[in-house]
Amino acid sequence: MLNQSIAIELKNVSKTYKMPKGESFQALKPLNLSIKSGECFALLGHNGAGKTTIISLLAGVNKPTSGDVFINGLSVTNQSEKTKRMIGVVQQELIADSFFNLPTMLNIQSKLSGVIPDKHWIDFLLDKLQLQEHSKKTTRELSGGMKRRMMIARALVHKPKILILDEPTAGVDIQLRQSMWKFIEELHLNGLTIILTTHYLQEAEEYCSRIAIMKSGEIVTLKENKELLALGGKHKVSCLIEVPNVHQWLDKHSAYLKENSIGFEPVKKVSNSTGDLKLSLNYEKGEMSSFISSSKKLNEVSHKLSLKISEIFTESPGLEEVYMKINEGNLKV
Ligand SMILES: Nc1ncnc2c1ncn2[C@@H]1O[C@H](COP(=O)(O)OP(=O)(O)OP(=O)(O)O)[C@@H](O)[C@H]1O
Repeated sequence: MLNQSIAIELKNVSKTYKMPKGESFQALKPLNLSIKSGECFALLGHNGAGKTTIISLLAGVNKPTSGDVFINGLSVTNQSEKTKRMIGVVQQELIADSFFNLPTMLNIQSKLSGVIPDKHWIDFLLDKLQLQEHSKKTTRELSGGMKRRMMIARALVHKPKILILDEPTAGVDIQLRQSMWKFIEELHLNGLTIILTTHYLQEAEEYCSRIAIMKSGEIVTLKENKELLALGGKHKVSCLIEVPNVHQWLDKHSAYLKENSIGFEPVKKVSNSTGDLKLSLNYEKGEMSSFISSSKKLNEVSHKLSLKISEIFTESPGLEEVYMKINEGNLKV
């Protein structure tokens, strides 16, 4: 990450929409944000948090109410023709209503984006996005998942340095989603800067190095991926045990469990659940010796208390857990 230039910069940017009846709504509170060239950056947040508003400002589709957005140092407000050529945007709405087939549409899009159509690049995009076999169809005749992939091809046709993906995989089946990400990752490794909004949090967890979480028009958390995941707590080895009366049993034994740093939690009985209580012990991720010693200790304690273990498993905090905690205000960041 040394000597990386800034690809995107928002300086004191806010956005207030004027409503039809004259009232106004502040969708984005004043915000400063820098994204480096070559980063894969995620913008997460519930519906209406303001993610698409940020994207529309980057794309020059909307104007900020205050401040300015810079793409590779150029102002989107004053030099939008140039900044538009530097970015490719995959919008959330499926826009694919032309009567042209895919190669023709991509040819036209190239010219609209100010470049000479590159047949090899267009073929490459169609191949990589598994659209070649549908190239005779007009864009109207594509399925929802095909339209999404077509929108990625369209956003990349002028070889931009920055790709903005607003929920790019909504409606795409799991197999194609994986191959789409494989291709996007390939482009990223070749230096493409990526801004992603998604409701599939695993995508952000897997591919993005920094993650921002938005709430009501504000970024409430902005951290490195690893740092954010660490907020979810430690990795645990856990077991389910059967006891005749959980609360009575805990009255008697909870002090001993605490002394041994063992977490405990009654388990809600569901039809195929075989335990009444969950016992857990932390371990350091990636350290086998720590995992073994925690598993051993859990076994020893169970043996000492004559407990019958019905199931043993590991638990890893994921981005989804951290995200939910932050949104519910249960995690101070
Ligand atoms: N053109 C507009 N006029 C008025 N209000 C708008 C307009 N566009 C968006 N909004 C409002 O701004 C807020 C932020 O919307 P935005 O589309 O940025 O959210 P989002 O985080 O992208 O949501 P989602 O996950 O549902 O796509 C919402 O309350 C929305 O209703």
